[in-house]
Amino acid sequence: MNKEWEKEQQRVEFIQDVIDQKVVHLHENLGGLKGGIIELRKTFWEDVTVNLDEPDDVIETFTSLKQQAELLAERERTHGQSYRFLKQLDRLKNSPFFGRIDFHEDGEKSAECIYIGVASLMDVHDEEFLIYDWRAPISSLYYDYSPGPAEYNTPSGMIEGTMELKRQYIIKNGKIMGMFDTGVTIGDSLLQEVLGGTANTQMKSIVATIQREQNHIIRNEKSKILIVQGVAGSGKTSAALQRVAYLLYRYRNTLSSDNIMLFSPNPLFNSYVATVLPELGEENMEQTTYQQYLNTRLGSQFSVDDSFFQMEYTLTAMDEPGYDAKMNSIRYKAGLDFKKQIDRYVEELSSKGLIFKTISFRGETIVSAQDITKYFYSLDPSISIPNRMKLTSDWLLKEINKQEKLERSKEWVLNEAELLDKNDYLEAFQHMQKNHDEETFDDADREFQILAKSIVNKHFKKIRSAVKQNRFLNMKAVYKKLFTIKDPFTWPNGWEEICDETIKNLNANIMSYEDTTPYLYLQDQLEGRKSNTLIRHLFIDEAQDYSPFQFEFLKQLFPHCKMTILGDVNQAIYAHTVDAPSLLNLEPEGTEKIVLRRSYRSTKQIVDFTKGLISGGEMIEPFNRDGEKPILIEVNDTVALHGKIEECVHRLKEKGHETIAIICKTMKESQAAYDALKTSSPVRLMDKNANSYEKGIIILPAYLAKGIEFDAVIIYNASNEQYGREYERKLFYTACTRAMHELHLFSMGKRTFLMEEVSEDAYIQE
Ligand SMILES: Nc1ncnc2c1ncn2[C@@H]1O[C@H](COP(=O)(O)OP(=O)(O)OP(=O)(O)O)[C@@H](O)[C@H]1O
Repeated sequence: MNKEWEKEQQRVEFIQDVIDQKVVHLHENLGGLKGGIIELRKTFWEDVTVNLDEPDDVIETFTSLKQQAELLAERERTHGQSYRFLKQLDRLKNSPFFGRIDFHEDGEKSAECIYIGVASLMDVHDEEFLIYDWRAPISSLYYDYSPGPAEYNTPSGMIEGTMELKRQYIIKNGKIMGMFDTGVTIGDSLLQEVLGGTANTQMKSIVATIQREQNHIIRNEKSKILIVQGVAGSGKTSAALQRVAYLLYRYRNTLSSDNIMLFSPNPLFNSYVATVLPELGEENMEQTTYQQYLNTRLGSQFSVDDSFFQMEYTLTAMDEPGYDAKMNSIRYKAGLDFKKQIDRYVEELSSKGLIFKTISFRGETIVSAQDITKYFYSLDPSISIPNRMKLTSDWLLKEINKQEKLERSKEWVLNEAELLDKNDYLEAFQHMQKNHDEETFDDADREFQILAKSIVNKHFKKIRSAVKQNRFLNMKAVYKKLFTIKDPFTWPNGWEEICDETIKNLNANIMSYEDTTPYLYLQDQLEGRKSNTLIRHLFIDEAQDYSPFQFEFLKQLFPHCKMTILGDVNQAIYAHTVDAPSLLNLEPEGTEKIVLRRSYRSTKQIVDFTKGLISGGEMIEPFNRDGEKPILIEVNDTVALHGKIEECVHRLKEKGHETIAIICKTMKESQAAYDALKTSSPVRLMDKNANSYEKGIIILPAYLAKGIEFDAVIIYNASNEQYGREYERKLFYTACTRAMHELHLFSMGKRTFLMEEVSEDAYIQE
């Protein structure tokens, strides 16, 4: 061990010692605080003077109560902080820092030695920083510069100087296992080490090796919309998550995890990334998928075909009648032309055409649909539709109240009253006592009145609540009418067929995925929807899969948000993305765009292969990590196919690969592969409901593998029969780019034409 190494090891031990001292001190404090809180809760009322006789006494009582409550809250806050600090120390203990920079600030006598870790640590006197949090302003030097002139931004301005040393460490259980002085990029050696490991079933944080261009994404504070176009495996998701951690640190007094939301591609991905932020000492933000959001909004009124259903259909139903019409429908409904069509329709509805539902009770009309229509259109047309809806709803509630009163004396109420059980009586009795203490329950008339009121009220509650939710508007009929327009704003291919298909589905209460966004958009235009003001940072991962319409819809829902949009145009796999403008190419005002070209996930050999699958692939730079070339095996029948795959899985396991994915094109193919392989190998099948994945061999369709990675990937059937359409290029590319260390392609029959541009040197054909 050389001297420098020894010195650094001593520093680790010194820091561990400081941590130990702090932990002991904190435990003492925490014990005292906890005891204090329990005591204070017990004696809370003893220390409060309660006297409500005179107005002055009431004020005094209130003040005394307030003081006592504040004292308790303060103690609880301090307790919470100490507890968090304790957890932070715990995280630092085994690996206190991962980086060091010696920075000589201009005008200073000597360089300062800055150690960087996952959290800050002060010395025992709380005077000097022993470790700087990776998110502190000075830590940006570590990510942005190599030794030489360097500068960093602080709230009070730019600090300039020279970086004299940049060092990286791998520390495990308090022992330095590796130490590298680095040059231009952050630790090729450290990155090699990190990326060479096995794939994880949970994503890891990358704070020790964040690359310069990723750092720009993480620390971007100015842009209203930040767009990241990054090639497969370039660290988009990683950067997004570290960015969340950075924002929570940078704005810790004003921003919390409740103000941040991430839209991710599927539930499996949600669980894959769920541990990154807690590992960094931050709480997770709200995570959802666009589909989950739509489902919550639509409730159970329709049977909703989700995006995965649509994907299966697009990839498997080519020979079914109506396929082309469906494709036209998917594409048209994803575009801004359709949004314009809806806007035009809404304008028209402002003066005529809204369809309402009759409100009735026990078969009798309370307010007819015609009367609602008449009332609505009698309102001043300069009032917006949502505001007129509100006025109509207020009017309806009054009408309903009138009817409610009339109902109380009807026969059905008497019948129902007779059937009431003891508890209902008791409830009514209590209610009467509370409100009319001079009366008694012997008063039979009064008793009936109260019971009748309560019975009718229970029934009318549902009606009132439905009216408050605007359910008197016949949304389904209004949306359906959109497809009876004979002269649409633009004439998409096959408009008549689109109309027929949509109306047929809606009549059967089926909501196709392509209809969900337009439907909810139209509903929001008519009913008005309060925009979400809680969320201040919205992250959209895998943004290439969102249609322009969906993006506009999201913008409208989160108008005050800053957005970070991350994706890869080459991984756009949904039917609506074909030939459609991508979000990632939009440049609305206030947008900044960052392009990531370097791929970290896969070995150089795998990247050299996958870049040949897409146009423009030559701009992808592989990270220099070596492995074996991808292997292609062509077979003639399923028996040979399964035999070869079994052999391959066996070999991969022997080599120590822990996560092996057999990726199929569709769920249908995945099911067939599973049925064929399950007896000979311990395989697991993952479907769209899977929300976590474990080590082992899994079979899944490519669209569910989005965003995640595996030690080894086996492409189940890369034949031209399976991947024979240009449209499937991006799906195939996405599947292949999930591999970290090994990629094996099997093909039943001739390999896919999508490999035509791949150099023969880039893979081995067996
Ligand atoms: N700076 C880095 N240091 C260490 N590992 C990194 C770094 N950047 C990316 N990686 C690793 O590269 C892999 C790919 O990262 P990530 O999943 O974030 O990429 P992505 O661009 O979202 O990929 P894709 O679009 O293909 O889903 C992950 O294993 C991640 O940990």
